[in-house]
Amino acid sequence: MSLQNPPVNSLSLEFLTDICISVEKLEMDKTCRGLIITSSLPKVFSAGLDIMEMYGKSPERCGEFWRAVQEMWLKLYGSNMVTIAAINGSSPAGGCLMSMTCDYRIMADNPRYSIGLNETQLGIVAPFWFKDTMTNTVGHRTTELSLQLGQMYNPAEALKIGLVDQLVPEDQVSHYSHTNHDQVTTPDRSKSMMRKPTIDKLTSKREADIQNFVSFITKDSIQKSIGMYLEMLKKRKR
Ligand SMILES: CCCCCCCCCCCC/C=C/CC(=O)SCCNC(=O)CCNC(=O)[C@H](O)C(C)(C)COP(=O)(O)OP(=O)(O)OC[C@H]1O[C@@H](n2cnc3c(N)ncnc32)[C@H](O)[C@@H]1OP(=O)(O)O
Repeated sequence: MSLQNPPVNSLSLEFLTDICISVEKLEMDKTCRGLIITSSLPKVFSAGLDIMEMYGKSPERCGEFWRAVQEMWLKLYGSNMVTIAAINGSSPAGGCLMSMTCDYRIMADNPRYSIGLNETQLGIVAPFWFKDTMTNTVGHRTTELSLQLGQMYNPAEALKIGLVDQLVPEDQVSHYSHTNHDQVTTPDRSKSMMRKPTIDKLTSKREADIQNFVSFITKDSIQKSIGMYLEMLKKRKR
């Protein structure tokens, strides 16, 4: 599955819906045992959630958006396929979350790229299931430090903390993700045994999580932080 939503593969409601439909189709295809997620765009795996979906939108629309984010996570984290993230560019926040849902992460060894949960930098708090996914990937203490600082990691740092499993030359990410994943076997009961408690936690709190998100994101102070962050993103470009 090659992500293609220019300019930066931000996860809008529409794009999330497309991703969910694609994953569902592959999941039902009995001939398909594995899924490699990568990006068709240069330099960016995914810029994470589309910030415009969280800025100036109605509570109803925000709720619909959040349900789609949850659905993407539930489908990928609970997938019965072998899943590999071929991270061929930067992958902040929701992009990092998406790659952490996979069984194995291969990243391009380019120091200009970064990956991590940077929500704190936007003045927002990473939801509990983002935190749980990271804890399951890199452990409690690293997650605590990482979330408090909104830390982004270059590929070498990400490998060191176990956020990615393998670094490869940039032009070989696709090759390695198709051929070099001996470490990942066909998902069996162990995958669901390890992930089920985390999945059940969100499933049982899904509606409350949507309500929390909507009331948090529509607060004036949070809208102001997001607006300032958007300005910063645009200025940084000039
Ligand atoms: C205590 C109470 C608890 C209650 C709990 C409730 C829970 C609520 C919590 C809410 C949590 C919400 C979770 C959010 C997770 C996210 O994913 S937020 C998104 C975070 N993403 C980012 O910060 C990425 C920002 N982007 C970048 O760093 C860079 O763009 C890039 C490294 C990805 C790519 O760089 P480059 O190639 O140089 O492109 P740019 O010129 O920067 O960007 C091009 C273009 O795209 C726009 N853009 C970039 N990212 C996004 C995005 N995520 N969404 C929308 N748009 C984006 C950027 O502004 C440029 O636009 P223009 O061309 O200037 O118009």
